[in-house]
Amino acid sequence: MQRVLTAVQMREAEAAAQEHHGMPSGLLMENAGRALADAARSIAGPGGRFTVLCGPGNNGGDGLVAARFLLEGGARVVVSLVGDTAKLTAESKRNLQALEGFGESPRAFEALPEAGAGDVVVDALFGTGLRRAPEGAFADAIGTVARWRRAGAKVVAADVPSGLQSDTAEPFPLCVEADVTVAFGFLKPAHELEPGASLCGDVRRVDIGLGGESARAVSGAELLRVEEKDAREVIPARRADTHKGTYGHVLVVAGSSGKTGAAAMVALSALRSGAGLVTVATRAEALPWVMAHSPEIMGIALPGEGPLGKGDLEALKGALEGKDALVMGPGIPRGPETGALIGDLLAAVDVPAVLDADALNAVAEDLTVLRRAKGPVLLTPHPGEMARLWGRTTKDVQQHRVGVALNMATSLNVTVVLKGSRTLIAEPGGRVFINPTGNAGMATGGTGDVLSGVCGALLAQGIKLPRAAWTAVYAHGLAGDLAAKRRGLMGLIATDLLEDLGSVWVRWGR
Ligand SMILES: NC(=O)C1=CN([C@@H]2O[C@H](COP(=O)(O)OP(=O)(O)OC[C@H]3O[C@@H](n4cnc5c(N)ncnc54)[C@H](O)[C@@H]3O)[C@@H](O)[C@H]2O)[C@@H](O)CC1
Ligand SMILES: [K+]
Repeated sequence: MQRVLTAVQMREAEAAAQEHHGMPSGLLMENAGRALADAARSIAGPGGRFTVLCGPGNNGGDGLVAARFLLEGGARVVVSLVGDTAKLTAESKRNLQALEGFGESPRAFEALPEAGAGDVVVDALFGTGLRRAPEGAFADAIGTVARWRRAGAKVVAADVPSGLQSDTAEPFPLCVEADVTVAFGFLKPAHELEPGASLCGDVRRVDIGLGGESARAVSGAELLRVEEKDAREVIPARRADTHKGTYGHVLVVAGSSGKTGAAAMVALSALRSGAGLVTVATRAEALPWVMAHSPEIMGIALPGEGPLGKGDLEALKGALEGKDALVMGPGIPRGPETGALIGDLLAAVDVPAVLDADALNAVAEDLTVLRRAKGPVLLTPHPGEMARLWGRTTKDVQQHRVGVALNMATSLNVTVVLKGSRTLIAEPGGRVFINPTGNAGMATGGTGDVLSGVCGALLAQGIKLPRAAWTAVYAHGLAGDLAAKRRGLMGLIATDLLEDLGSVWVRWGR
């Protein structure tokens, strides 16, 4: 699993590299600048010119080193130092002298030649040290970079595009849009989370000498990027001497008249994700329609009618007997008592439970019902549902995705999957995982139902939270990526994922 570090953690990693390996910071900068020059060369057109824009901090120092390597390679290079040169860091000053030794002095920004097709702009204005919105000369420089890019120049950003906040992935109104971003040592949230990730272009992480040892010295809340190898290791291979009872029985409480497809998609997705048996519990009028989707689905009719409420408690407790996981929510008839019913049910049984869709909207009215849960609980909100759970707007949720998911997970002692581009998985112990798979084609009705089915199936097979959650999210996104290859982003629909989940398991040797 790859670690994703905040600016403070990056400084800790640097200090640890000095302590453990005696790595001088000048050498880290030398390595960073050299990698930056390599990346710039890789996207330049034949005979193109390199325009290197350097800010006052160490990010600017990386730019000065890159300029020196480009010059040494015989390229045409122009350099500008933006802002107050008296504020240069000691390391940057040394590199400025070295650059001048190679015969190149920084020019006034206004004196730089225009850049266009074939040229490369190296953005080394700000990195992890950006503190506020760029103004004045910096704002002009960022605006000019955008103009040059429109004219055909390529932009390579040192560490983080300038104007993008490294820890939150939020851009200030003026922010560089890069074609390539060279991430030094570790990925940062800005590379992994939206909207930052889109502004980074192609992210290339490079080793600069921070070392694995120093990474272990890093403290604080950590973000981890899930990789395919992490996910595939979680699911055990199926042995020959097993039967359907080995792989767990999922109870799906979902569906209602007009929303029977939601229940069927959860059930089929659980079946396609290795669950031994799947039973859907739903109102009598909806049940035949759910079951008609597929002969593998079993059903239990919930007596009574209308919204789910306290009167359904005994029937649901009965339905949960002998089950290994519960998925509740997609398409359920919700009423004033549904939240209390969910609280009572979770307090009465200890099977792992996935709450999705209208189950989330129901508990949003009183989140404390979740504190009574006996078994492990997984919440899978999309940003709109999270906004209801948190009592804020969807925009607020999207601006603070890491904080919101983490806060909900730690305060309620549940695992939270916050869906959206780069789905986040937050665990009660305080770790946050970032999922890299999935695509915009999955923004279509029913893909969430498929995800909750995968989660339920992995839980029923005995995989614990949060591993079951991030494995399910990774596999679901990968299925979406495979489906998009067949159907296109526009043509993809949720049931395509059911087919492509199979391809994921085949890829993983399962
Ligand atoms: N941590 C590490 O291990 C390494 C860091 N390196 C580089 O160092 C960078 C971080 O360096 P710094 O901490 O010096 O930070 P930056 O170079 O990102 O910028 C900080 C400087 O800009 C000023 N500043 C911040 N926001 C401003 C604004 N809106 N307007 C005007 N001035 C503003 C600050 O006062 C400070 O002088 C990394 O992104 C990376 O590029 C590399 O040299 C290699 C090693
Ligand atoms: K930068």
